[in-house]
Amino acid sequence: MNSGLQDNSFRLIVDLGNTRAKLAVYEGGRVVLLETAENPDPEKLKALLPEQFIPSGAIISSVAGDPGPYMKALGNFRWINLDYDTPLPFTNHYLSPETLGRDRIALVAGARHLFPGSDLLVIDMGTAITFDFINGQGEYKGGAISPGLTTRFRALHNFTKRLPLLNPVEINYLTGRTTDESILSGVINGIRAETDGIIEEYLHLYPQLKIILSGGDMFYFEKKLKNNIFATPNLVITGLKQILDYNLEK
Ligand SMILES: Nc1ncnc2c1ncn2[C@@H]1O[C@H](COP(=O)(O)OP(=O)(O)O)[C@@H](O)[C@H]1O
Ligand SMILES: CC(C)(COP(=O)(O)O)[C@@H](O)C(=O)NCCC(=O)O
Repeated sequence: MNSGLQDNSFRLIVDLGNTRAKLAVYEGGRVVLLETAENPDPEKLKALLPEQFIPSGAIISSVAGDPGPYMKALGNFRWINLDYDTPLPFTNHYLSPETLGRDRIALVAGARHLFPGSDLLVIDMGTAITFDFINGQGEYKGGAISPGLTTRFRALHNFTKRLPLLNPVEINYLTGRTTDESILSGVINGIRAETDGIIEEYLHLYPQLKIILSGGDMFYFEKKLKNNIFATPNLVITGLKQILDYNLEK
């Protein structure tokens, strides 16, 4: 990558999630750099960018801390700090738009870019699991928020006296024969059954629905769900790029 000069084709995308930050550089329509870091401070995030890099546009979305210090550390670029009043390539019917997660806004923009004109259910498996529905007319309606995989393991450990803290692993059993297996079955099969169940209910209402799965924990579930899904791990990044382009081209 040309790192020393301003080049109009480079755009910077930053997603601050509750567990991980993701930083991407696009050259035209292509991702040329993608980095992730667990809860980085602004300087650690800046270290992931090439020296003297100046993109022609940049966007940041945070559902964690204040994005201000991150924008300042990364550089004095032409920033969009994604907020509830940022112009979007879809209409937002959420009844509390001010509190809607910025990552959910991006997920919906990304999904609509991939499948324009379709009814869409977006499932993001991160710290929380979010379900987001947008219809084929581009009207975002809302969805659901549920505890994520790691959050469930932590909750069982933190709110009981005897349950150990487990890490996720792939399992292929229903009946746990030990404490560890019982926790793994409850959490992993529980998320699978919950996700299948929610998908079935949406499919009943919207038979042409397309289902898109994303997020750091999608790999545990992408091959286990009953229905056909489109899996893409970094849909927030895709959506932020769409929102950035939409605003720069206006
Ligand atoms: N290198 C990693 N560091 C931390 N979590 C990871 C990593 N790889 C996968 N994960 C999983 O991804 C989840 C976080 O997913 P992500 O979509 O990044 O969430 P968020 O957007 O909430 O930060 C974690 O709960 C963890 O299970
Ligand atoms: C639901 C979330 C915590 C998901 O965050 P994530 O798991 O991606 O880090 C985030 O989108 C959020 O803080 N939402 C605010 C509430 C809402 O969307 O209505």
